[in-house]
Order: sequence, then structure tokens, then C-alpha cells
Amino acid sequence: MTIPSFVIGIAGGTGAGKTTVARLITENVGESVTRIPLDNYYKDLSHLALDERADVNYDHPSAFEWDLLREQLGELLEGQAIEMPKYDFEIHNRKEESVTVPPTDVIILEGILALYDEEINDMLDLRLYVETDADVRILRRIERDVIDRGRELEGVMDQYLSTVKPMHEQFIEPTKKHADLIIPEGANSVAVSLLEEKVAAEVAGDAVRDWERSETEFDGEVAGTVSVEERDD
Ligand SMILES: Nc1ncnc2c1ncn2[C@@H]1O[C@H](COP(=O)(O)OP(=O)(O)O)[C@@H](O)[C@H]1O
Ligand SMILES: O=c1ccn([C@@H]2O[C@H](COP(=O)(O)O)[C@@H](O)[C@H]2O)c(=O)[nH]1
Repeated sequence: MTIPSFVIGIAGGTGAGKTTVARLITENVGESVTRIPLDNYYKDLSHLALDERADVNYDHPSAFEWDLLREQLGELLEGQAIEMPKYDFEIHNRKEESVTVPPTDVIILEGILALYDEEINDMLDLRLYVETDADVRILRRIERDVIDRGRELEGVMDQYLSTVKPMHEQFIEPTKKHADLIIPEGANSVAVSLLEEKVAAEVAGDAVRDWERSETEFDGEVAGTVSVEERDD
């Protein structure tokens, strides 16, 4: 495998289609890709009772254990395996067991605030923001939370108005400015196939990586690198 891995961050509001995009663009590359859901880095809240945990604001940056995520992403980039925590949405808490994640050619960090932390942003090679209208997102979220996450409709609505919506406006939507690409409507087929090609090229080891972790200048040249036109091959 290539060290360091190629790291893609996928951010966007709840229900925007982040997980779907991550799944679709990695479907054909098997075990060469590791997906890291940011949700797994929600702080351990075992010291709180279940009803107290239900009232936590899970859309505020302070809900996440950023130090652990920075440390583990750094380890993966150095070619080391990590013990990734797992999260249980039904009990609002980290699971007791973790999962061993080996380093792979491509790593995808996906979550509402995947583009929030400056240090994490610096570790990403490609930053994506999935943008979907709020009405579509809340409809998707109601369906998912009630069916998959064992929630009552009233609770989903209360949480949306009290924390999910305001935190989206205050913290999540502004991270769009850190994105290299904005993907409209979640899993749109043009964006998915272009990204699928990029991921496959990274896995095959024949991707042009000149632009990664570099500052792009206004004329389209990439600072300190050779442009695609100047390549010999
Ligand atoms: N472009 C799309 N068109 C229709 N449904 C979509 C699209 N993208 C995602 N979905 C659906 O929306 C729901 C939420 O998508 P998901 O990827 O889980 O969002 P997120 O990870 O951003 O919360 C899922 O049921 C998914 O199948
Ligand atoms: O215990 C929890 C933890 C998180 N949430 C909500 O999950 C979403 C993030 O997941 P997406 O898959 O991106 O929708 C976030 O908006 C939290 O509000 C929760 O309800 N309970």
C-alpha cells in the first residue's frame, strides 16, 4: 500500500447523503479503503444516565473527542493500525468493543463536522461537502431515526429544532468554505463516478497526486509541483 494514504473528508448536514457517497465511491475497491465515521468519535458518556445522554447536543463540536481522532488519523497516515471506537445511536454512547482498523491506500473520514477541525483538515487530501436542502434532509432523518435508530417522531422533531438545525447553521454549514468540492443532492451520479475514478486510481497507485496538500494559485498552476501538461508520461 501507499504511505501516506490518500485521505478524503466528507462533510455535510445530517441526511445530506455523506454515508451514501462514501459507500458508492468505494464500492469497487474492496478492502483498499477504510471508512471512518466521525460518529465513532462521539465522547464516551458512560458517566451519564440514558435520559441525560438523550438530552446532549450531538451537533456541537464539543460532543466529539477530537484529540483521539487526530491521534488515530495520524497513526493511520504513518502506516499503523488503530483501535477505532464504535458508537451505538440507540443508547447514545460508545460501545464497549472497538474495531481494529489497518492502514489502507484510501481513508474516508465522514461526518457532519468532518471539515471542522483545522488539524484534521490539514491531514485531508480531498475535502468534500455534500449539500442537500434542509427539507429533504429532515425528511430523510425522520425516516432513518424512527426506523433504524429507535426514536419517537416527537423526539426527532424536538431535537431537530432545538439543536440539529441551529448547530447546522452555526457550525456545519460554515465548514463548506474548507471544501475543495461541493456535491449537490448527495449521491448524484456525475460526482459519484468522477470520485469513484479518483479512488480507483489512488488504489491502483497511478493517480496524479501533484496537487495534494499544496496551495493552488489563481492561474491554475499548483505551487511547487509539475502541472499535468508538463508531465512526460
Ligand atoms: N441522491 C440521493 N437521492 C435519494 N436518496 C438519497 C440520496 N443520497 C442519499 N439518499 C438517502 O438519504 C438517506 C440519508 O443518506 P445518508 O447517506 O445516510 O446521509 P448522511 O450520512 O449524510 O446522514 C439514506 O436513506 C439514503 O439512501
Ligand atoms: O447519540 C446520538 C449521536 C448523534 N446523533 C445525531 O446524529 C447526527 C449525525 O449523524 P448523520 O449520519 O450525519 O446524520 C447528528 O445530527 C446528531 O444529532 C443523535 O441523534 N444521537
